[in-house]
Amino acid sequence: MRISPTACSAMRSRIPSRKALFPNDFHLPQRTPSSSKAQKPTPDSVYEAWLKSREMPNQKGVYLVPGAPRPLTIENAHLAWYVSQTCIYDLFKTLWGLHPLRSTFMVTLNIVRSLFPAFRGYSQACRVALIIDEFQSLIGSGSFTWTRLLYLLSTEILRRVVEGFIDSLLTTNENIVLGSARFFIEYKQMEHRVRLDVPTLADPQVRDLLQESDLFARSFSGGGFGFISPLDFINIFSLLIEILSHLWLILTLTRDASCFGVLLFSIASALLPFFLSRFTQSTTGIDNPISAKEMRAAEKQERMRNLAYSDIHRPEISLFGLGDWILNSWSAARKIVLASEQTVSRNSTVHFADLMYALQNLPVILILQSTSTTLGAITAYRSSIQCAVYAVGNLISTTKMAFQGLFLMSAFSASMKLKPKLQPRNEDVARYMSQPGGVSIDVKGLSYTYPGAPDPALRNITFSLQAGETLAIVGYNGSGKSTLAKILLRITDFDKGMLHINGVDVRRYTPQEYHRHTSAVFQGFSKFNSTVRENVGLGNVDKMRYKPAIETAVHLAEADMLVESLPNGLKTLLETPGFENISYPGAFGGYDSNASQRQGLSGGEWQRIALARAFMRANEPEVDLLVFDEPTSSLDAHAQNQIFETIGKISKTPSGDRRKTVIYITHRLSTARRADKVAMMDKGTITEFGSHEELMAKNGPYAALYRASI
Ligand SMILES: Nc1ncnc2c1ncn2[C@@H]1O[C@H](COP(=O)(O)OP(=O)(O)OP(=O)(O)O)[C@@H](O)[C@H]1O
Repeated sequence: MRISPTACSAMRSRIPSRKALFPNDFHLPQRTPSSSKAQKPTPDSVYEAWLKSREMPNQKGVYLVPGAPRPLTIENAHLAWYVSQTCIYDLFKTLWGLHPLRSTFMVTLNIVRSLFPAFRGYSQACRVALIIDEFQSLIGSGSFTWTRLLYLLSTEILRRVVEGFIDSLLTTNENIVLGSARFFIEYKQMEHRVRLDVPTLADPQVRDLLQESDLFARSFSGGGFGFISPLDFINIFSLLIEILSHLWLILTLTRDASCFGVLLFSIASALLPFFLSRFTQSTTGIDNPISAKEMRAAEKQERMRNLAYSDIHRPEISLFGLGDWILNSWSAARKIVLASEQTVSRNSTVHFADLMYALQNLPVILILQSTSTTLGAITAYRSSIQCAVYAVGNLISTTKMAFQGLFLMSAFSASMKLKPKLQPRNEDVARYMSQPGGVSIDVKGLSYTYPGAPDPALRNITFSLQAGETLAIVGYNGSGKSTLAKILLRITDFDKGMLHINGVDVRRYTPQEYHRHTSAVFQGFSKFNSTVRENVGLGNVDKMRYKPAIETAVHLAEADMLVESLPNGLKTLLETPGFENISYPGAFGGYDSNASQRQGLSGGEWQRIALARAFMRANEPEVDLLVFDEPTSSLDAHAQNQIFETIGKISKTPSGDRRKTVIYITHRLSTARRADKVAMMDKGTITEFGSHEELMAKNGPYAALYRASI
């Protein structure tokens, strides 16, 4: 007599497990009723609503970890309402616009299907009741009609076939609509992510926002719309209709007082386990805050796992014999995490629920004995009550998920509105105008402190460089050379002072346009997990497929011999230190089958590849500024001289006129004397500036460093 819960609602399968989407490494604030009662003003933006929802009560500036469920407080309900008003309509409209006809079909069929349970419940209940009654009359009196029984059975089978067909039609249509929605959301994420700049991504709140936005986007990959979606709202609507229809069915079948008795007893016995499970969950379940110890263990477990799978750390793991330490640390942390998961999953109400289900049969037997009601009618009655109770349970869990999902959706919406910090306002944008000889640079009183750092990395930097001049930046470790280079390249912003490029405030150029006129090799340059050709060609993607351009860049970087010695020349796949071929077993098919064909390179060889990438673009006429941060630190003396010769050649026209401004950072002071100007840096500021000869004549720190280095 007990109905399978899966038969009660087809929608349940689309509701993803809450635990699967919210990671375990979160902590919840203690509930403080007094604070939740306080009336808070409406937030000004979706971002503000998202941020407020993460703030721990009574702990200003302390936030929940990304992905943590928000506690159900009045303030959060208020924020959820604000978010739903601000985001849902726009998102729905956009997603609907991807496939208007299919979406309309999907929504309409879902609404129609939401009426099914009632219709199905009614017809099924009546039909099953009649079938049971036929059997009952066979057992009771021996008089029953085969034709009638066959008719009832065949119509029931037909109904199921039609329903199955409609379901498969719906699923196919839904898969197409959801596939497009998934692609659209992921595309938007990617599009936005690649445009964000370094200062924006350095903000911890932005990083959390993007992490929650990722969770929202990833929830679309679960085979449904994910955590919250227009379809989830249809689910809620469908469940409401389903509940109403079952109530209607129950009312039409309630004929006398004895039925009322069964009704009340069944509802009470069906709801009791549900409330008990809610009650136990609130003390031991997933809503319970995870302790600081468990959080630390979860974090440590992941850190140790990453170390165990890491290729880049392998030499030191072997050398220092870290294997046992990793294993012991991981297993200790893992045990804590597993223990906390077991506490969460333990459900003491299961057996009790089974007992209650069994108890529900008691009044049914009593009523059968004391009234003329048939077994079939009582079966139908019981079915409806159980379905209604089940639908109420689903409604509550869907609404709870929708509540949490709204905040992930707000993260997605807010992240779409993130503006890269280096991007000037439209009204401030200045067009970059090239000038003969390269860029002219004017820096005055420039200072910069890294976010969260106690001391400034740059202090009161002032210097000027004329178009086409070459500047060597030298100085002690940590004196700010690379930071200055990144600011000049507009990778990093600055806090105080001014930086004019070609007489215009650099903040008025869009970084995209400014970068088109620059080329660089960074100290920690990228080693792409790809072929030599791609590693070089990425310096100028427009010419990546143009082999002569790649070959010229390789030649300028003195890397011809290197490429010739590789097994597949330009097509050789390079083994990238730090690129983990195997992250987790099973990921990406387990392992990279090309890994065995990959070619490792020495530090100096990688440096030549990075130089070739910079030369790929440096040679272009529109490039006016070349910045090299220790470009030859790993090269031998001969190669170093060749590279500086090349830089010299590139920066001049064939007739010897200057055409590009060059800045390089170097610890090899013999190369500094090649430059027109030298900037000596110490403790974040320029202590000496002038030509090599001028600084030597001053006999200051530069002269001392120079003499010490030769
Ligand atoms: N991302 C960062 N966050 C915080 N501080 C940083 C960051 N990067 C660099 N710093 C600090 O800024 C200062 C200047 O660093 P920078 O890398 O510019 O020095 P450098 O002169 O290039 O050093 P080196 O000669 O060793 O390459 C250092 O004190 C460093 O610790």
